[in-house]
Amino acid sequence: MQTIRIGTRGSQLALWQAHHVADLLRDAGLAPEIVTIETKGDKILDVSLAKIGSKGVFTQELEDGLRDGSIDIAVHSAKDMPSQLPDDLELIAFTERELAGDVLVSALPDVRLDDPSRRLVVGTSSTRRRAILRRFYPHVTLVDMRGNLQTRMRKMAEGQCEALLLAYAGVHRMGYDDHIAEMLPLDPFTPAVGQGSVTIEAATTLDATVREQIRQAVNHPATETCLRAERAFLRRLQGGCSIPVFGMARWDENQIVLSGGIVSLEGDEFLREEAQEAPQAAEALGIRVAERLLARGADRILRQIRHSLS
Ligand SMILES: NCc1[nH]cc(CCC(=O)O)c1CC(=O)O
Repeated sequence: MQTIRIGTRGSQLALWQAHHVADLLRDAGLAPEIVTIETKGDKILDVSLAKIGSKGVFTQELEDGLRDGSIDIAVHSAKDMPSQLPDDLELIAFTERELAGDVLVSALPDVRLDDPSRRLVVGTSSTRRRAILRRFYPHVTLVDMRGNLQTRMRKMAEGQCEALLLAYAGVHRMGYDDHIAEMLPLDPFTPAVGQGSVTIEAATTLDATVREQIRQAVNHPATETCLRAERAFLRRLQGGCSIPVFGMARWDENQIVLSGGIVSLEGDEFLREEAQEAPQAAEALGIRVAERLLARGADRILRQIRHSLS
């Protein structure tokens, strides 16, 4: 049997993802082995991600492992992957996407975002979620909340916030469904590119037969098409995961519809564009939506954001 060494971070969500991929590989007759690797992002917990410079903080050590051959593949949340990978690495598969949206999580009863009578204290460290809240829910009080899901849940229980704004996928995978107060609509809460899917990264030198076996076992083609559109969109905008760019593609009959946009950090500017294409043109669709945003001033907003974060 073909042994596949799966590199992963050690957080519980990362391990869930690695075990999910291992199950898919095992079902296809392969022999997965999980190798846990600690990254800089796991070690530095006291600095906000926007300040560390999010590029590669959760991926560098895994990519080193792919290059030196100590692992065959690395498993990541698709949304944590930069839109542009180094030339010697590639994403070879995307798992079937979970519900892609965000949720409001709370231990308190009857918590809702759109209740202006209450200055709800919401914890989140995502610039996208903060900016969307500032624009559409100005009565909400924001507190910065870093750390893995379990840490954030503990901080909430300790009273640092009343609710958390999180990806449904992570909340569900970690078994916190009973804490979901509200499933948030995709408009305005369009997720980050890739949210809800798990991806496999490999070196381009990985044996072609093994690569194909892994792809057959793990890849969900309908999800892959959407993610290729979203990632082309993000690449054209040169947005990293600390930039409040959002984008989500979905199937409508035989077409791919991509809705994407950008919001300034303070929420005073908000742009959204939507377009559709045949699936073969998924990447062109991503580029087209990005270029429409750029034509409406997204480049200026991006420059301001990069300036404020640097
Ligand atoms: N940036 C953190 C991160 N990366 C992936 C997920 C879980 C959801 C997913 O796999 O898309 C989360 C947590 C969150 O955003 O709430």
